[in-house]
Amino acid sequence: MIEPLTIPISITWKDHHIQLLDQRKLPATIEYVDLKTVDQVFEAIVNMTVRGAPAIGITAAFGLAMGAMQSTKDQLEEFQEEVLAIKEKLASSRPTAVNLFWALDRVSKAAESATSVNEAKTTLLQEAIQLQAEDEQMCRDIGEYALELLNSSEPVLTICNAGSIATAKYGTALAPFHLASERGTQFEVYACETRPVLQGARLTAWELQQSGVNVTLITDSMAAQTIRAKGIKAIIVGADRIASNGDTANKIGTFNLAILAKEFNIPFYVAAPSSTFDLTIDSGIEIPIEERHPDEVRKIQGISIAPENVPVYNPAFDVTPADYITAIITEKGIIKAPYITGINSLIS
Ligand SMILES: CSC[C@@H](O)[C@@H](O)C(=O)COP(=O)(O)O
Repeated sequence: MIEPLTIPISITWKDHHIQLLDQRKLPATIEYVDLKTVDQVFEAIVNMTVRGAPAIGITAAFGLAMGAMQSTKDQLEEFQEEVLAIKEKLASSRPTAVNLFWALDRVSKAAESATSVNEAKTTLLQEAIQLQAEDEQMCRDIGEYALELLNSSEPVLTICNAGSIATAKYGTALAPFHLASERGTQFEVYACETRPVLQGARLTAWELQQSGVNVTLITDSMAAQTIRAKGIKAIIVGADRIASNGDTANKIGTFNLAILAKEFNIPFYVAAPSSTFDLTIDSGIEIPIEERHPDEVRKIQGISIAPENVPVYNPAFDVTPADYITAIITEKGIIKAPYITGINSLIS
């Protein structure tokens, strides 16, 4: 029997404001925060109350619509200037995940041809609601394609949280596990803890347990030993931005896993919706890599684990060159090398 996925929804539009599942508090507490101003939306993306490329995009889309609805301008031109300023503010929250810019562009473009302020406000909100609904469907479709490549009797490794709470629902890299679970089949999944912010330990381990998936947590440095000792047969990860040539930015540590996959001769899959492709850039060199606060490395959950002022390098993402990627799984189908050709025909 098919049991629908029971993971909490991370982003909910509540008529006039946004409600977010507070991902910073998981797994200890399931708590929601209400965002009623554009500044609060900006902060929630920066401080990772909401995180994960598609979820950031959806939140920003609702943030733009909410800010526009709160506008008191009655002249269309002045209103549009205000919308542009809100868009620029939200776009400056995090630099790497292209879904943020894609979502803001899509929602603002939809309202460009509006002939009145009221029509523009309605269109902005409708587009944000539509974008969220489409993301859920895209994630389901990604999950179905991923199930064509993965075998539920073989252990799989993942990093970070490319799961339901990082999207509208189901996730990207975790979608096949949730779909299989709904159908009564449990995958065996190894989750890297994903230092420094621990999305793997706090979010993926929790999310997969909620869904009944057979998940085991490891620290990031245990990946090679786990692949050998536990017979990992595939690695699957999400993405924050994929360049035209297939180079893929994802959570820091992803490239390490791709190198291991090559060494152990196992497939390395990237799962992402078309909103994660950036066809304006040729290769991964052009992807901006976010560097976050040093205290994320000096501390774990607020507790110091290093000298207070030790210098830190804290890139939040790395770029895996396309040659290391066995296939990119999208909602439109599975893309294999040569990526330029596949991406152009399927995504653009
Ligand atoms: C479906 S989420 C895909 C990616 O956004 C995910 O793998 C990731 O790297 C998230 O990074 P985060 O810094 O937690 O936003």
